[in-house]
Amino acid sequence: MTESGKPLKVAVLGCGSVGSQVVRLLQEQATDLAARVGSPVELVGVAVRRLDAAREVEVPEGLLTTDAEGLVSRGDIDVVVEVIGGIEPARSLILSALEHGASVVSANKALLAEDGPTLFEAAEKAGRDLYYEAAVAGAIPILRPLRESLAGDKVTRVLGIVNGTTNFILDKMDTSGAGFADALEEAQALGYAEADPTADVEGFDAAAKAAILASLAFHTRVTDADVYREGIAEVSATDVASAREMNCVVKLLAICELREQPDGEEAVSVRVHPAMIPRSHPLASVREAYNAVFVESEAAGQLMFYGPGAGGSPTASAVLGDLVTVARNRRNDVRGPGESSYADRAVLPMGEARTRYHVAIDVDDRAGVLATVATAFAEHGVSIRTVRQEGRDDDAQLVVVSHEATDAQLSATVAHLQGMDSVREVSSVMRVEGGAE
Ligand SMILES: NC(=O)C1=CN([C@@H]2O[C@H](COP(=O)(O)OP(=O)(O)OC[C@H]3O[C@@H](n4cnc5c(N)ncnc54)[C@H](OP(=O)(O)O)[C@@H]3O)[C@@H](O)[C@H]2O)C=CC1
Ligand SMILES: N[C@@H](CC=O)C(=O)O
Repeated sequence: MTESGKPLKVAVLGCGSVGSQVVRLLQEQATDLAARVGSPVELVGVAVRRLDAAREVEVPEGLLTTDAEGLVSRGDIDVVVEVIGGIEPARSLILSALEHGASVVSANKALLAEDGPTLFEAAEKAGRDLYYEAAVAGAIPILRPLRESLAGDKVTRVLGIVNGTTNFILDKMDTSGAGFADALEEAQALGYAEADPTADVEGFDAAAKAAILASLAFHTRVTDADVYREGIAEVSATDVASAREMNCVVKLLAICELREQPDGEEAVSVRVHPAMIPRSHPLASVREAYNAVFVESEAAGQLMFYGPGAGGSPTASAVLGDLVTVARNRRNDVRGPGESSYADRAVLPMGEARTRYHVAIDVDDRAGVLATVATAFAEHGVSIRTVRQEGRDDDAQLVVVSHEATDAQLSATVAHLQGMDSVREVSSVMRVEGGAE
């Protein structure tokens, strides 16, 4: 416990985009932080890889070190802020920090999604806090509302735009008609997308965040390996135009659902993929690189959390919020609520996920083809909501929008269609989320 007035010692691991802003805020807000915590917050070390790298903040003389392990194992640190990223050495450093008596604040979604339980168990054993608000949706307070504000409610669904890079690209495709490659190039030129955009574009970043959201929302353990994932690289300008025709917009969504099973047990479904949503849905208005998370719960109804999901300063805001909470807990000799995984729910395979589908089928333009296509849908139990023909002769295309069906039913339908003589190609399949059935 930190006695009133005794400085609270903080070590920061990493001084890149986020770490530099954490260090800056610790210095600039020192007086206010001390008042809020009840004792001065003293930065005692900043671990980095390269001592001579240019920094966006001036780190006080003598605080920079390349010996991160030495810093976290000093034994007198109250809070370690981990903003290095990746799995190792971040995991070992967090475990060491906890073992040596520090509480930990981290922004590391990759680590929390891959191996959160190891960290939670270590925090529990050490009797210390582990907070990670910045790991999902940057500055947006979403983990604390799920963990604390909604702790008396039953969350049934979380729908999130949790990756700014892909939202920027899809927004650009929607507003300018650009193809994926051109929109990605613009995102890179503006600094939204990294030189290697794989983690964002292929949905890995969003899948990690979905795992964290689902774990907290449904009081169970979900790791990134449990999350079905599709990125946006295959989304074409034609898909975006088709969405527009339906008064929809394409978004990369993280979808976490609580589903009652036939045996009465509740299981969870967690997936990340591009989907059409109606322009009237609150998530449709999330533009550029912004993030938003739409939560549905039994008592509260629908809630929307919106804001900047990335960037050094916004992310540092969430880190500092956790830091103040953890610091107050230490002063008062209490722990935060920690992990809540009592429900231990099964994670459903993607084949059992239920949604609606927009399917574009290139067909022969002759009498009877519509009937055979409709029969293929019917044979696999997929009910058709609307169907229309686009183009004529060699350009003929049937665009089917289904009612809700499982992914397995839809996959079987597509395989069936692909084997039909009158079908040249199933040119696009896109899920449809949000709005009424
Ligand atoms: N950037 C963002 O917008 C957001 C980031 N996050 C998360 O925040 C974390 C940090 O991200 P970000 O700041 O962008 O990352 P950066 O790559 O900008 O910074 C990483 C920092 O860690 C240091 N570092 C790397 N390896 C080691 C090591 N072995 N020992 C000590 N220091 C090391 C680097 O040192 P050096 O500078 O010497 O190379 C650098 O200062 C990640 O987990 C990320 O997922 C979460 C939300 C948004
Ligand atoms: N790469 C992420 C930022 C960090 O979470 C994004 O594009 O949203």
